Amino acid sequence: MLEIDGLRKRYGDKTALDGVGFTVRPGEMFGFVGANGAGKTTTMRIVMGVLDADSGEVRLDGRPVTYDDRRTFGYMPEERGLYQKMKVAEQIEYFGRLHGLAPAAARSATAALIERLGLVERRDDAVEALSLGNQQRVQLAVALVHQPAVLILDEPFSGLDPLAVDALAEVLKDRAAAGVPVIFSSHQLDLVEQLCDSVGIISAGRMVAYGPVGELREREGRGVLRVVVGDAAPGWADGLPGELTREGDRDVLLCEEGDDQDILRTAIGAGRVEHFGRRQPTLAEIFREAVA
Ligand SMILES: Nc1ncnc2c1ncn2[C@@H]1O[C@H](COP(=O)(O)OP(=O)(O)OP(=O)(O)O)[C@@H](O)[C@H]1O
Repeated sequence: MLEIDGLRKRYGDKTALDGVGFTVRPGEMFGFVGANGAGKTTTMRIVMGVLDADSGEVRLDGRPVTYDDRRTFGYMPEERGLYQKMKVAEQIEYFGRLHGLAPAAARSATAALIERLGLVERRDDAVEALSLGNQQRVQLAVALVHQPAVLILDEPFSGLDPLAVDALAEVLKDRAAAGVPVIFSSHQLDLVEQLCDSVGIISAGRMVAYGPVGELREREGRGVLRVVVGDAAPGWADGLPGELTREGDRDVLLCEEGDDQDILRTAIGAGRVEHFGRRQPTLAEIFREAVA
């Protein structure tokens, strides 16, 4: 289990992190989201030991994380770091060896990742000759080649085409299913909602919402009330909050505020109530609310 506890970090008089904490269990996929400059990269750098926190602690399985632990982590930094002149397969293999894989193991892990990430035709190209999206795939392969015990990925999906997004999502799901805690940051909230077991929303260096996606959706917003009424007289909703539209031959009222019972009584008085319920907020709606 990876525990991030009370991290604080200042750059000069700028507070980047103001007590950031969360826990990622084995097999859990954690989505780290926040506006630009909120503190995601700073947090991940501290987890990786690239940067020291002013205070707070990172623990693995209950004890402070060490240099040797971190060697078993897979990290995709925000500032991508590949050797531009080195060939794709050679490079992935090289990083596998750096992380302690034997030559044969590095070779077979490289071949498997090249296949999975759609790089077969590029395996003998120098990195500098690749498109940015393909360089990104190589960067991912480098983070994954040694079968990391923990995965920390800074915006791994940015710049990938939809096929590469699917391929990466499958690889991450596999790693999580093998018991690896996976943390990735992203601005693609639909992807985070779809992939992650839990989410942390950071704003100005503080966690403003954190928990399993389903729980956040239940907890963080009442959602929008949707009322569907058939055979209602025109103007029935004039005194009510919200927006009235037509769907086929029915009226649909969407309200974010107002008293549910008043609205229900008015709708029953107006016509045939076919649906009355709240839609749970999406992660994007929770995010906007949380960072507002
Ligand atoms: N080396 C640095 N020197 C001074 N300030 C820094 C430095 N690195 C980051 N900051 C500041 O710390 C804050 C957090 O930055 P960080 O890069 O962690 O945010 P982020 O959530 O990763 O943003 P983005 O989504 O844009 O990548 C920002 O205000 C940033 O300007």
